Amino acid sequence: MRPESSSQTHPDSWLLDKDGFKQPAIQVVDVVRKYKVGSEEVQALRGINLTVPEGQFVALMGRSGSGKTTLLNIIGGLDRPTTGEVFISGQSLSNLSEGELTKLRRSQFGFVFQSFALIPILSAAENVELPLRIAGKYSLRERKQRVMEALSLVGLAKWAEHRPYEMSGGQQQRVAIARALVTRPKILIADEPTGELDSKTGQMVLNLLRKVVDESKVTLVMATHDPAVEEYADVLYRMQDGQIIDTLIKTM
Ligand SMILES: Nc1ncnc2c1ncn2[C@@H]1O[C@H](COP(=O)(O)OP(=O)(O)OP(=O)(O)O)[C@@H](O)[C@H]1O
Repeated sequence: MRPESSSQTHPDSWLLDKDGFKQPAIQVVDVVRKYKVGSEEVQALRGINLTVPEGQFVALMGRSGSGKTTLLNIIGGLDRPTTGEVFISGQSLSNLSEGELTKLRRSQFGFVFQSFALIPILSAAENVELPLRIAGKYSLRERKQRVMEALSLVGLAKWAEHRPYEMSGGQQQRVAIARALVTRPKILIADEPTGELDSKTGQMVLNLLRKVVDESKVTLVMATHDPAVEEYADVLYRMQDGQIIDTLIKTM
């Protein structure tokens, strides 16, 4: 299945909004990813198809090794499929050069990882500011404004000058979420964002991500082992051995 033009009818009626068909934020078509390990071949993804409308919270669940991270990396343009295609807002990633892919990644994606990946010698505000500095197109005033906006969104405006080691795990992950959102991406990719948090703090982070999706209309794709996500996600895909074996759609 390919993304259709807006004049065509989409077969999946749950993808329609009140104005009719909308280009999905993400479309994954027949994606296969094989890795060569010595003389052996590992098939990490065996023909994945999924469509994610804008502004949805999608969770990929499944055992370790089921292919969640591989799929996230391919959706986020960090890796390329062996065969198959990924479309972001209707644009195929396979036609893009490495440079174009990097540009698209920086402008349209935000990434959140299990390990927070904050720079310890930088304050919360400086960590959040980093993607704006890398983009190189924002004035100092705009950077400061966006950083405070992102930190306020995650409830940490008062912690702007603190270093990561002065913060709890949950607070550090919230800083990482602010950093991922500061460029106002269309798509947020989160790989096990609650994996290093206790269950109560994990739920706070899930709650925050739900709020972010509802308020900023970002599309969120998250890989997780955390069963608590069922309460927060719109769509759950269960993965096993590189395939989607079950889809649960919770909202229309
Ligand atoms: N770079 C790589 N080289 C070789 N094999 C890989 C590579 N990356 C992933 N794999 C293999 O692909 C399969 C899927 O791995 P992947 O990391 O996507 O699973 P996962 O569901 O995210 O697991 P986890 O929950 O442990 O992160 C596994 O068998 C893994 O060993």
